[in-house]
Amino acid sequence: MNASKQSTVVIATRESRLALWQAEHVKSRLETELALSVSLLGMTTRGDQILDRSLSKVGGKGLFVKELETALEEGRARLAVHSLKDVPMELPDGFELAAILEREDPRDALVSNRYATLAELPLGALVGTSSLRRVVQLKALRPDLRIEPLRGNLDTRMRKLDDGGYDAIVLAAAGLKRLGAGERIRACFTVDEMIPCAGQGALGLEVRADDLELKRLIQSLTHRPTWLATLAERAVSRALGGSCSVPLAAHGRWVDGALLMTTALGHAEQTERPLLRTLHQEPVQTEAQAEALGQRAAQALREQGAADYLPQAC
Ligand SMILES: NCc1[nH]cc(CCC(=O)O)c1CC(=O)O
Repeated sequence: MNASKQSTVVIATRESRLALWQAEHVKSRLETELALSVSLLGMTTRGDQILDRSLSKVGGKGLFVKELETALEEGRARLAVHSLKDVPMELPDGFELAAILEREDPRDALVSNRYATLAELPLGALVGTSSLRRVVQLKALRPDLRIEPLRGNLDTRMRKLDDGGYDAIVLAAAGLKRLGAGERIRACFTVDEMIPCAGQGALGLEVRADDLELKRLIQSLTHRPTWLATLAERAVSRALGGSCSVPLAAHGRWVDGALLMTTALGHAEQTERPLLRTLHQEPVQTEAQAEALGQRAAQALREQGAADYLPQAC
């Protein structure tokens, strides 16, 4: 046994029920598959504190990871567990995603106390979601819907639905299932009706880039098909300067050994503008091929006029 197996590996985690479930899940895999000793360090991030404004307006995905990275930097923890979709496309210098676990259900789910499907929602029904990606795709499916912001962790969002504030809300199926709330799902959108965001349903394990020992230990947890698919998805977002203020969907799935990539890009302000869509299918075996596939999708979006859809800075 080497030194790191004898010392305890500390996982820094947010304290929402979902984050704690994910951290516990990784803890038990590290214990059973790698015989590591693991403990959790719970922390509150800026993203957890700011609940009254849309994330796209207050700084985006980085809000949920910065405090965890500080804990890694200061040596208070060695590992941070993230929903991959909340991880910014570019990590700050000195940090790396050292493992990507097998993706669970990547779909978005409709949750409602009154209606079983999107089609059942009456004309002009009120749907809650703060995700621009979900807003633009909902509008494409049902232009009549009224869509209102809905923030907070999954429990908070379901409580706001139960309090009668909405006819239905849209949440990630993976999150609901992890919380043991899978029975609240009335219907899942297919990944073609509502294309998921890059990384949805997958977990990413972040470490300090110089922690070679832990990187080597945990790399065996990576599920290669998920790793390649999410690499391609994140490449689309990166190529377009992706952030929370861009309603971009990018999803890769494996079909007969080839990676089938679909994307959709909506306009952040003018939601009546048509969605731009791409579909590419290619045999992918290497990281470089996965990234190239993502870049090809981004290029195809640009050729359809993506520049007019993106915020001015991009
Ligand atoms: N943005 C918040 C968030 N981050 C990860 C999940 C769910 C789990 C996942 O998609 O991996 C959710 C909830 C949601 O989007 O409804």
